[in-house]
Amino acid sequence: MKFHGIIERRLKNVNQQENDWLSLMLSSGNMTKHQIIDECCAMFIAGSESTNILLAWTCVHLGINKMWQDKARDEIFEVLHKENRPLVEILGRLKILTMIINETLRLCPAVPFIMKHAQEDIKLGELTIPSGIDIEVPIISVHHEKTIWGENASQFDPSRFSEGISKASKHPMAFMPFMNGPRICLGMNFAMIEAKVTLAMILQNFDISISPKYKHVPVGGLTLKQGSGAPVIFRKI
Ligand code: HEM
Repeated sequence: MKFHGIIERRLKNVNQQENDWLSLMLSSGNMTKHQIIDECCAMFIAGSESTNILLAWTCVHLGINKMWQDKARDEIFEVLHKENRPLVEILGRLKILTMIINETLRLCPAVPFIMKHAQEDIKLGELTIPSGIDIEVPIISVHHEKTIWGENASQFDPSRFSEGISKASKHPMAFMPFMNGPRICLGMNFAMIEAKVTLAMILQNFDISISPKYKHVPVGGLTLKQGSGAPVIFRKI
């Protein structure tokens, strides 16, 4: 990581600060250099691998589900036309692409579970969680639960998101790829913009098919990776 050098350069040129998050931390006056590097590493790790994995899973699903790929491309051509770059202002009009990304995040959440630590005794309905207990929130299990998502819970069906996230399942909070509450993913909106821009540009230019070599072997850890890779074939259209 080159954060140390970047911070040193910024500190030497205090009059030429950028209008960004690093400058905000440097000018706060209450963070040590070590803490700032720590925050940069956390942001770098949280922000890069998760979005890469989301994009790879979406390409895999689009390569397998050609009908949804065609629907997404038709919408992209209608909203953006073939040659236009996807500008942030019009990404909100890509409804089908958003449904596809959400369905990918439901079936293959890039972050499959999250740990929480109870700092004090907490009462959750009938349940009392004593202080000091670690709790796993099994995001992927909630996303695959048939009593919440219906009998086709294990199938790729973006249409379940056609009325929005809160109506996609029997529980309005069941969709939690970025978790919920005060510690919800800081980069959620950025990740969705990144994914939509990238996929819109790919679909404007390429047909995606899944390689015959593909084996569906999701491997869960801190992130949910493609165990045997994500071999997809891009053909120029
Ligand atoms: C598909 C992409 C992503 C997924 C699925 C994802 C998922 C998550 C999840 C589940 C959490 C834990 C929230 C909690 O503990 O309640 C989290 C936290 C976080 N994410 Fe993301 N994330 C993604 C992309 C990003 C990006 C692009 C960034 C930064 C640019 C980012 C920055 C963070 C940060 C800083 C936290 C910690 C927030 C806190 O503790 O207050 N994430 N993310």
